[in-house]
Amino acid sequence: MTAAQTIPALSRTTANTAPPAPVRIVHLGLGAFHRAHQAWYTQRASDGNEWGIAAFTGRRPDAALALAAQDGLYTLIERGGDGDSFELMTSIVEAHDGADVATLARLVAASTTAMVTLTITEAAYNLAADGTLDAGNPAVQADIAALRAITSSAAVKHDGGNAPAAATAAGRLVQALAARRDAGAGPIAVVSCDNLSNNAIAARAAIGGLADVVDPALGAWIDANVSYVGTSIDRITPRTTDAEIDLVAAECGYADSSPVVTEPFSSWVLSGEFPAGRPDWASAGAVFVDDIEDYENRKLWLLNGAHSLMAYAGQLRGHETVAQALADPACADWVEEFWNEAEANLPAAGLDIPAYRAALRERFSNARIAHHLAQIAQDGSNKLRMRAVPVYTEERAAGRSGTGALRMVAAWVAFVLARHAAGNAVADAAAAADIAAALVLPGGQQLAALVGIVDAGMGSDEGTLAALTGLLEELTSAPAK
Ligand SMILES: NC(=O)c1ccc[n+]([C@@H]2O[C@H](COP(=O)([O-])OP(=O)(O)OC[C@H]3O[C@@H](n4cnc5c(N)ncnc54)[C@H](O)[C@@H]3O)[C@@H](O)[C@H]2O)c1
Ligand SMILES: O=P(O)(O)OC[C@@H](O)[C@@H](O)[C@H](O)[C@H](O)CO
Repeated sequence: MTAAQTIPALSRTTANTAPPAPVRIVHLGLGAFHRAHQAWYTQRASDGNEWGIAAFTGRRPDAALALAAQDGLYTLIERGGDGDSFELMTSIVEAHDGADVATLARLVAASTTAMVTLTITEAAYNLAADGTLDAGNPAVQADIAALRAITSSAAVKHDGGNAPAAATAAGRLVQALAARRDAGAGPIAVVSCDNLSNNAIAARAAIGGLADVVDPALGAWIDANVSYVGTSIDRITPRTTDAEIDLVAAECGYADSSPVVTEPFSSWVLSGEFPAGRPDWASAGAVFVDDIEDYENRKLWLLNGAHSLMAYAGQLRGHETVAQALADPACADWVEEFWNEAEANLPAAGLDIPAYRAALRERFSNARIAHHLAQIAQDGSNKLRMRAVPVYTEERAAGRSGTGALRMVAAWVAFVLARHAAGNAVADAAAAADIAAALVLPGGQQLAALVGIVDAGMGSDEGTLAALTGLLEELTSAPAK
């Protein structure tokens, strides 16, 4: 019998917590990151006890069922280089299956709900390479049809939730925002906390863009009543393993099915209006700015770009985690090479890039955080478009080679080819079909087709393809350390 079977199950009763805060935040994407970041800032805010979060999963009910069984409570494990600390988290007060669109609509339609936050992954925005809604995506097309039926029929709209519902995150939110409009509950903020460049604009394209296609009047209401808030969000939060469940049982003396492990570092920069109010997140360390672009690029290029580079180059060289990859001098050199290029295209004033780079070296080297390269490698086509392409484009425009950024693309191509050669598919929700189509082309055409998925311009530029061919040879011939 394990310790977890002999100790009390976590709940608001066994933990003897204060009464849950009223729901004023609705969250989509009940994953590890939301629980380590936005829920943590909300709990720490000076008025956090007034702001409860109702969180919805995206694709499966499992995480919601597990969390609901313990009244939304879970343990946040802060894992530093020297040890762990444990905090009982109480700010999530309801956990729901994302498919329960009737409950989502009821909560979003409540005038007491001030915002919807999102951590649904980059691919879930269903955007085309030009940043607009990918209306050709079958899931988007199915939602357009479902939403047209729902929004045009009062009988369907008010049937108590038995009607067919939208299935994508944006579709569900459009359905819920229609309910808010009908309830006269007024303006609301939508806060994207996903790693996308210009995530406020991306959220507008996904949600407003879908509503415009479904019903222009609803699109106009959403445009006038939804404030899209942009964010730069940062806290390295890998997937939880059974080891953390056992650790919490041993250290905290209760059985928690849903702990989250994260690093001590945390940062949240936000820009935009909250027409129905927000917690005092500044009191918990969040920063509000007028212009977020430079902060976003610093984080997306330096942190996430280095992560993607290590995810592909590191796995090709036999590494499993970020800390292992960074300990490999070849990978570390490639990261520095990319960082030099990224830094050259960020403003020198105000961002303190040398200190940011030094902090990243330390954070990445925290071997007690097992951040798996395979997790970071998912959905690469989308991520490289935001992490490698802008730096490469700026470097070329400045008359330089952009080799560091190009190496990231080369490593992705080499990784895709290596997976294919071994008979394994590549996890890439947005581009699975395009990657499969590229891989059946004759050898001479594969490179251009694969690179074209990331960026059409790069995939049709002879100079870029020639440089990539050289980098591919280097990557696949460099001895692993
Ligand atoms: N983990 C981190 O360190 C970190 C840090 C900063 C930002 N983020 C952002 O948060 C996102 C989520 O990270 P996480 O660690 O919580 O991942 P996770 O896998 O723990 O959770 C992802 C959540 O998104 C939902 N989801 C996945 N695909 C979806 C889809 N197609 N439609 C709707 N919902 C979908 C899942 O159901 C789950 O609720 C990342 O993709 C990234 O954009 C993560
Ligand atoms: O979460 P993704 O998939 O966008 O990217 C993987 C990691 O780079 C990312 O999760 C970082 O750990 C995070 O952005 C740190 O704040």
